Amino acid sequence: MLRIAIPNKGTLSQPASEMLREAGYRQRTDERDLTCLDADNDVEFFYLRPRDIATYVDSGDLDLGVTGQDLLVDSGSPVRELLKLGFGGATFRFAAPSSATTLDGQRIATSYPRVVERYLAEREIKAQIVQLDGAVENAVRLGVADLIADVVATGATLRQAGLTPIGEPLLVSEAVLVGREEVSGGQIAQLVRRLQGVLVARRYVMLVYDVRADQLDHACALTPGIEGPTISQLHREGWVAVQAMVQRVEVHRIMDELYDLGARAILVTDIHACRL
Ligand SMILES: Nc1ncnc2c1ncn2[C@@H]1O[C@H](COP(=O)(O)OP(=O)(O)OP(=O)(O)O)[C@@H](O)[C@H]1O
Ligand SMILES: O=P(O)(O)OC[C@H]1O[C@H](OP(=O)(O)OP(=O)(O)O)[C@H](O)[C@@H]1O
Ligand SMILES: [Mg+2]
Repeated sequence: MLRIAIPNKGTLSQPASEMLREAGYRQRTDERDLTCLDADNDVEFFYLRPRDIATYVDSGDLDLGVTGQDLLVDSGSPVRELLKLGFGGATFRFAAPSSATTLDGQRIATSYPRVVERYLAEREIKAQIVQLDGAVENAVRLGVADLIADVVATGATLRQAGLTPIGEPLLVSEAVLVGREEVSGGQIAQLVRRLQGVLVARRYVMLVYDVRADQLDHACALTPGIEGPTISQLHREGWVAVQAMVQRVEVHRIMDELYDLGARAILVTDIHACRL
């Protein structure tokens, strides 16, 4: 049986469970449950703090886990990133009351000490790390640090604390599936394929439309699909129906261009699952 770690709470928890549900796995129905057995898929899920997940996977007690790239770096664990999951996106940045602040000789408050240490060591910057558990934005105001290094999503927390980001992000992070070894068949590969199917189903829609056969080449150039568009005969002389997957973010532009080309009955439908 495959044993998989999922964040029990926090930003990554709900989207991780949602994605696994979409991929056909059973997930807990009560947020207080610590495990969930999916007997049909021969998988057991364990709900853990995302910061601890790499440790469980590295020790071999669990086979796979969902965590954040920044948390993975901070854990110092050698487990591998198997798949980027497309949610939980954030940057990790320094911030201070003034953007002119330099790092040298400063006290930096953070709950990600290894990420910061690595950054400073790579640049031979000497600074003092003040390790805190959370709400690090308060550390400057309260005088225990000169600047902070923390997760920034919308930037609202920084603004509220009167802090300005300094320099480029140390990291750009999103949720990832982690495991110990290269995926090469079997149950883990099947799970990865299912999650990839969810990512594609979220990113793409199915577009179908009718177009005059003499415009077909132009239309196919707009909707090349993955392997190639499906063309079927309409019960009307000189017309064909076309079906192709297109990226969700592009679909309205493509529909407008198809309409201008003379295509009609242009329909978009969601894809619920797929294997490419
Ligand atoms: N707005 C956000 N705030 C915090 N973490 C975020 C945010 N957006 C994405 N993340 C990612 O979520 C992970 C942190 O999750 P974690 O559960 O430890 O913290 P949290 O969501 O802040 O929950 P908690 O309430 O326990 O602090 C990191 O990988 C981080 O990059
Ligand atoms: O850029 P934003 O959209 O404002 O989000 C980022 C903030 O959210 C998180 O804090 P959280 O509320 O989880 O508190 P914590 O510091 O105790 O983890 C994170 O640590 C930042 O403080
Ligand atoms: Mg937090």
